[in-house]
Amino acid sequence: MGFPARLPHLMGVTVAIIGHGAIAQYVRAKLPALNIAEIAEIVRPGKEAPVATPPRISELNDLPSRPDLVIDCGGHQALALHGPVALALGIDVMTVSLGALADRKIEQSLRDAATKGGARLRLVNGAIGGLDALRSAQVGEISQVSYTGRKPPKGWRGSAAEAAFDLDAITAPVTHFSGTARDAALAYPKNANVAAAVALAGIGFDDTQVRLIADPGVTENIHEIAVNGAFGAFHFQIAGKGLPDNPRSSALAAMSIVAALAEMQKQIGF
Ligand SMILES: NC(=O)C1=CN([C@@H]2O[C@H](COP(=O)(O)OP(=O)(O)OC[C@H]3O[C@@H](n4cnc5c(N)ncnc54)[C@H](OP(=O)(O)O)[C@@H]3O)[C@@H](O)[C@H]2O)C=CC1
Ligand SMILES: O=C([O-])CC(=O)C(=O)O
Repeated sequence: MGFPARLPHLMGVTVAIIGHGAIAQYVRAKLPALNIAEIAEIVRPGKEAPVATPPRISELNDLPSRPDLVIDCGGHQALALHGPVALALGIDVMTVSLGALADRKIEQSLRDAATKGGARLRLVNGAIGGLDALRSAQVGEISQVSYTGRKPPKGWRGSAAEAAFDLDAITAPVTHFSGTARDAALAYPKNANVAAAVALAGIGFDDTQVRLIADPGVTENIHEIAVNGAFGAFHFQIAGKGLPDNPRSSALAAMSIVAALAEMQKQIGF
């Protein structure tokens, strides 16, 4: 595919964003302040609008020019579909859909495409913090990493929890998942990306233990990490407010994309 030539650092940074949901809209609203232009919105087939500003397209082949970055705010399926195409074209991809990497086929196809295109998949921290300490701790021996995700019942709508429990009828905390980060990420594509972030920063998808809880006693999305190892021990907890348009997703997840964009802009070459 050939793109019209551009002079990126004279013209400002350009991105294409996958999705039009709660996270994508938050990120979009912050682009002007960062002097970043969105050259296309990537939507599902059937929702294209080629003359909109920016144009809405469903295939990267229809990009009007080459963006500096594709930002995935669309979820696992969107990353699996568009991520390898962008990377193979040499375009970096920033994603919040970390749980998609629990699927070995998706992970491999992203790796292969990144190698082919010489591009990079950039994982944002998402709705959690403390990952810097976990990455450092991982250099020594780690004996245990556990992650607990606790949300009000409405935060689990549209997830596997809804199929197993009547979320409206819960009067006490219900643990609806207990197992590995890999199984959590695969079973809860919209709710266990934090489990994946913890796994990737620490001891991996198969050794990180996860509990997911619907709790009528909380109003925020509470994420806890507990780690023990050669370094000592740490416990991290965050109570994140949900985005107004989607209580499942914490505002911090969207903020982490904006923070990563600001960080990239500080670096030479973006
Ligand atoms: N790392 C983290 O901490 C977190 C990660 N996430 C991840 O971010 C994702 C987005 O969250 P959020 O914005 O709140 O979700 P929303 O449901 O509000 O929005 C999702 C958007 O993605 C679009 N979309 C889905 N699939 C595709 C596709 N194949 N091609 C193009 N667009 C697509 C949807 O379009 P349509 O309306 O047409 O379906 C919708 O606009 C979540 O699914 C989750 O995987 C979320 C929270 C935290
Ligand atoms: O936004 C959150 O609180 C966490 C979330 O949905 C996820 O881990 O996928």
